[in-house]
Amino acid sequence: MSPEPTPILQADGLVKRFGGFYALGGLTFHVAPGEILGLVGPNGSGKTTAINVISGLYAPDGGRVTFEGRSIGGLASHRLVHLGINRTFQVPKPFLSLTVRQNIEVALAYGRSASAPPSIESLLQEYRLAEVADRPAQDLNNVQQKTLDLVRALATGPRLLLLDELAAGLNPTELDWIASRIRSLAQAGMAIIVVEHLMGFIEQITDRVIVMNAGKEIFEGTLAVAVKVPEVIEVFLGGEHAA
Ligand SMILES: Nc1ncnc2c1ncn2[C@@H]1O[C@H](COP(=O)(O)OP(=O)(O)OP(=O)(O)O)[C@@H](O)[C@H]1O
Repeated sequence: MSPEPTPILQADGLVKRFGGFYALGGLTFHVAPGEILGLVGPNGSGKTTAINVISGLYAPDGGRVTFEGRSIGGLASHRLVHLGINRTFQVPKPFLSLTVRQNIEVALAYGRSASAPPSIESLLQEYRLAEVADRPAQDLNNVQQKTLDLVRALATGPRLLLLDELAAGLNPTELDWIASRIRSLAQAGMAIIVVEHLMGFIEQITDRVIVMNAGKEIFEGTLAVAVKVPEVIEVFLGGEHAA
């Protein structure tokens, strides 16, 4: 058996409070280069908060995050982008009046990551945005807006990519296509964390999942095993959702 790869990101005991409420109550997980890790769990379990803390949108109130061996907890988003971490948002946030090409140019200029960023033309072609390259972002449909959000993140040359509900609202053909793109990024060595509610999509692309409940991990392993664990079944189907 080959040894476990060294994690690129390690989160230990992450805490995030909003007033007296613990959105993250001591979350621990890691992800390695080339790995696709799924963060799953019921609504409000802290998945997006975890992404927000790792991407620098929120400073953690406790715990430790290291990226490539360096402590990064509390660093601002732009510094993390320059170190090699970038993300997409549940609701894409392009510059609506700028064209698709200009949006990517801004991201390229903002990036300055140590990794060599891809060219605009290759991104436009590979992510099916060439036809709308000179249209303002506000003209794009849902899948194009989501794709542009992904491309803007990729233009900064991340080695760790955080995807927050990228698949929401995509049809089955679009899902297959975006899944193949995400897999090829991982095959090229990128570490990817995916927050998603669509279990079929999670099953299709992830190597491993962390199941979260109330700000903590309750399971780590493959989704195929997770769905047989009573505590996991209980948090997805129990409580207020029980028949
Ligand atoms: N800025 C904030 N201020 C106050 N509470 C917040 C804030 N952000 C998140 N929360 C709360 O923290 C908890 C976790 O929210 P989070 O968005 O991380 O959950 P989630 O697992 O991503 O949920 P969903 O699947 O619905 O997106 C929720 O109870 C939410 O209301």
